[in-house]
Amino acid sequence: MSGWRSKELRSFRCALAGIAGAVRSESHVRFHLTATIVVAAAAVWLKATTTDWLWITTAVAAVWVAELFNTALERIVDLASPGQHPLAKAAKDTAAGAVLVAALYAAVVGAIVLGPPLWAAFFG
Ligand SMILES: Nc1ncnc2c1ncn2[C@@H]1O[C@H](COP(=O)(O)OP(=O)(O)OP(=O)(O)O)[C@@H](O)[C@H]1O
Repeated sequence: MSGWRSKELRSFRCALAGIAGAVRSESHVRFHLTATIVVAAAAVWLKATTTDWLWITTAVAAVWVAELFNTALERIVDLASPGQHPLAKAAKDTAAGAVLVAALYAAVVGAIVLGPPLWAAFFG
């Protein structure tokens, strides 16, 4: 394998290891993994359209990106500031706020895209 390819492969493996590590160590990330599987299963069951899938995958990706950055930031803060510090608190709370914004966006997208067909499937 050429040097370029093996370097790319190593970077890809490191990225996957980062995601796997976050899933193993963070209960919030495991909750997002479960939610992702449930939402994907519901979208398949409800025969979501291409546009529906675009909204759903955008919302799911937003939550994952925010949560993974939040996890990375928590680790950097713990490394840089093992003791209590107001700036460490502000950094962690702000990153947690980013996850909250992404999660609220995902909830709104889920309610708009999957809400009506779910309602019809159960009560229609
Ligand atoms: N070094 C610190 N200095 C001051 N406050 C901190 C510090 N570390 C954490 N905190 C406060 O405690 C809260 C919880 O921190 P913690 O590191 O347990 O993160 P978390 O959001 O509970 O994530 P997780 O449980 O996934 O590690 C932070 O949001 C912050 O308000």
